[in-house]
Amino acid sequence: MFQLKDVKVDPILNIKALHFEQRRITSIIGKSGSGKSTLLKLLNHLISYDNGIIQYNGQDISTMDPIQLRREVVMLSQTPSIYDGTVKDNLLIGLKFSEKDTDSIHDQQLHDLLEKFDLHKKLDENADDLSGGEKQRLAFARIILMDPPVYLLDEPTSALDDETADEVMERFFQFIKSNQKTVIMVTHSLKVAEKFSDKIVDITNINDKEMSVTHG
Ligand SMILES: Nc1ncnc2c1ncn2[C@@H]1O[C@H](COP(=O)(O)OP(=O)(O)OP(=O)(O)O)[C@@H](O)[C@H]1O
Repeated sequence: MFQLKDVKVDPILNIKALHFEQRRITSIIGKSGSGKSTLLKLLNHLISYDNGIIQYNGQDISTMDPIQLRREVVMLSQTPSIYDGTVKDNLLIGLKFSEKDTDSIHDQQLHDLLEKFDLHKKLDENADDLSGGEKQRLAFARIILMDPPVYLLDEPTSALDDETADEVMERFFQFIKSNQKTVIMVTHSLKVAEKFSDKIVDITNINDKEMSVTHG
């Protein structure tokens, strides 16, 4: 899925070789400031690199249209973007960015999705009035609706208490597993990494060293 070779972002990252496999859940762990978010941002070309090559399904990402890449490789950041408008607007906006049809999406489907994330909010409610944790769950619902093949998650439950975080992750990963998606997730929590991922990558071990990450 993703192959990195001799990728440098001076002075943060220097990755000799790294491989993320398709339809697997990989967690990236490591100390604060070690470059985890930088690595995620490289994968959907939100930032550029000084050296090396990153391939997505065999194609050099620097030759791909970044917008097209980001439609397939969807990032959920620590502080999800909430746009002016209603809860419904915020659910549908990801599809609109991807130029996907929203006419066939019924309100009931949106309601069900909100319920899945324990968000008992009306579709016409102002999204900005939601709490930080509710916004994070709204963003999860939004990216599920987008249905891309790959998700990049950067500390996606940082605004949630432990119990809610666990429920949200359970629901999200149920969807991931039954739909055979690829996930690359940055987390501070080794517990979360161990519970949900097929593979854990410690960034300290891949930075400056040669290490090919494969799944057994
Ligand atoms: N746009 C930028 N310009 C300059 N330095 C940056 C930029 N973005 C990140 N950095 C620096 O790069 C280093 C790695 O940052 P990054 O956010 O990738 O780390 P992280 O491992 O995700 O950290 P945390 O766990 O604290 O979120 C940090 O020292 C940070 O200050």
